[in-house]
This record gives sequence, C-alpha cells and structure tokens, in this order.
Amino acid sequence: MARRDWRRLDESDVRVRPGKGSRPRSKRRPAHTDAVPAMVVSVDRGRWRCAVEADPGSVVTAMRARELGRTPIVVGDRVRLVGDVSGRPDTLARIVGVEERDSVLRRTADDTDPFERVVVANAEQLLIVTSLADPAPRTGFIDRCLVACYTGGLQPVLCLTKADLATPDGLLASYADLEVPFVVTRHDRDVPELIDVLHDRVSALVGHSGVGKSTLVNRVVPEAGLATGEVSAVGKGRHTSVSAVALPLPCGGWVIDTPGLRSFGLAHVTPDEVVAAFPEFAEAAEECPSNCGHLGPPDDPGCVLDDVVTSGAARRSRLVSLRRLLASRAGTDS
Ligand SMILES: Nc1nc2c(ncn2[C@@H]2O[C@H](COP(=O)(O)OP(=O)(O)OP(=O)(O)O)[C@@H](O)[C@H]2O)c(=O)[nH]1
Ligand SMILES: [Zn+2]
Repeated sequence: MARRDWRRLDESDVRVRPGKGSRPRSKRRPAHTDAVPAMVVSVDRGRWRCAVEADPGSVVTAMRARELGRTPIVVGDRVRLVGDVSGRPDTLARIVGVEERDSVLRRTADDTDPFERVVVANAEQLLIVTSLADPAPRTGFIDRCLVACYTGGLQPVLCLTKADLATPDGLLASYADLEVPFVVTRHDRDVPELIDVLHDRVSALVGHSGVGKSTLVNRVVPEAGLATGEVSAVGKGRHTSVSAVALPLPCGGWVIDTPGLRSFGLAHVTPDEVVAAFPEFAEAAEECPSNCGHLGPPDDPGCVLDDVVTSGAARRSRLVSLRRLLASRAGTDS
C-alpha cells in the first residue's frame, strides 16, 4: 500500500519549533508528561469525546488545547489528554497532542473540490457494506471505496448483505482479481465470519442508505440501538447524526460507523497513488510519460503498463481491474 504518500499529507503532526534562546520560557510548549492516552470516539461542535486507552469504558469530553491551533482531530485519532480526565458530568479535559496517523479515510466534497478532509483516522480496515439486492450493488461506489483504501492505508473488506435475496457470485467475480477479502451476511443468520473480521480491530463502515448497515452494526454492537428500516421516512437524514462515531465491540475492537459518508470525492488522489497499490505495475509506471493517467490508449497512448502484461510479468485482468479503479476515480458514480 502507498503508505508514504498519505503520510506526507497528514496534517496532525504537531511540531515543536526548535527553541530559540530569545524566546521567553513561558512560551515553550509544556511537556505534559502526565498526559493520558485516549482515542476520539465522536466529535460534536468543538468538543471531542475520547475513550481512555487504559479503560475503554471511560469516555471523557475534551476540548482542543490552544497550543494545537486548528489541528484537525477526527474520530479514531489517538490523542493525549490532560486536566480532568475523570469523565464525570460537566468536566472537561484538554487534548494536548495528536499521534501520527496509521491510516486516513479521506474524501473531497466532490471531484471539483480541491480541499480534502479526513473523515476517520487509524481505521485498520474499511468494510464496504453493499447489499446484493434491494438496492442493487453499485460497483462504481465499491471501486471508489477501494481507491480510498489503497491510497489511505486501509485494508478493504467487502461486506455483502441481503444474501437471502440474491447470490454474491457475480459481484465477487468482479473483485476476484483485486483479491479483496469479503464476508457475506443475511439478517436471518448468525454472523460468525463478520465477528471474526471485526474482532480486536478498528474497522470503519461505509454504505449507501438501505444496504443494511444499521442492521449489521446493531447485531455486532447490541447497545448501539441504531434506527433501521426507516429508509423512506420523510426527513430522514436531516436530523440524524451525520458524523462518524466509534462504537466498542463486546468481542474487543471498534466499529466506526460513518452515517454521513455516502459518496467519495477523490479529487485529491493521483493516478500514481492508485498504481502504487499494484506491486507488479508500480515500478514500470515510473517509465510512463509524466502526468500519465495510466488508462492506456486512447487517453494515455504512451502508458507502458500494457508492456508489463505483454512481457508476462502481470495478468491482463489485473491491469483491467487497475484501470477500472483509475476510471472510477474520475467517475461520477458515487
Ligand atoms: N431481506 C433482507 N433485508 C434486510 C437485510 N438486512 C437489512 N434488511 C432490511 O433492509 C432495510 C434497510 O436496513 P438498514 O439496516 O436500516 O439499512 P442502512 O444501511 O442502515 O440504511 P440507513 O439507515 O438509511 O443508512 C430494512 O428494512 C432492513 O430490515 C437482509 O439481510 N435481508
Ligand atoms: Zn502509464
């Protein structure tokens, strides 16, 4: 995965300016040696709810310390807290540091918007929740999620719901060459494979309205109590939560639901970042003309990736899949 690329884009790294002799002592950043490590579980109007690492049951409300300026802090961020970390009502701790992120789920508002934002930090995997029918699967959306995973350092997992209504075979065939792991679920059966996938990991979940994501979350986190089956209710979505929230799994680990995330603008992603997720093509791509989109002729006549296939070093079907992802980056199917 293209780890080096998204690390470069990380904004959360709070740097301490090298001390200048003339600077008054009081201006120095305090050491905060007593800070408590915690993970952000939700964000609401300038307040962060943080689960204390040593005791995930203890959730503390915190503000961002002034010394952090406008450093973005999102769900999944690992932070350091000082002040009142008791979590008692009406107490407020302070976030004084944000750890470097291991992964970032990023999006641009739409493909013409140059400003990306991080939606979830540090998720190890992204469960792409897709129903096999009602609504029908949207491969364009899945492909865009895969691009977000490959360029943000997350492991994608296809989570195919409503298997009582349709077979997963056709859809799985489209993703066989990408070797995307998958689980297949239906609401009238137990979900041991899903528990296996989620156990002890931090997993973000995305999916379109009606695919059964709330049904799934409620099964693995019984206390979550998410509303389900209200797809057609008037005004739905207007007053419901639209930001990500991390929920602790009884079996260990976290699921991060992303109710507001139903499309992925990928304007911030470059073709080279996508190719970097395909080891058999990454090196050859350096021989391509600069600014090659790697789509091949007619868009990119000088692209050398076809030669890799001709030489026998890669399968044609892998290149077809890679180019499908590259095309989805610029596509409109959200
Ligand atoms: N047949 C079938 N229906 C299901 C299954 N899972 C969920 N449903 C139904 O699909 C509808 C949508 O399920 P939800 O869990 O609310 O879907 P959601 O993805 O959370 O949708 P939003 O709440 O709009 O984000 C409900 O009527 C569920 O009862 C399944 O495995 N099979
Ligand atoms: Zn190329």
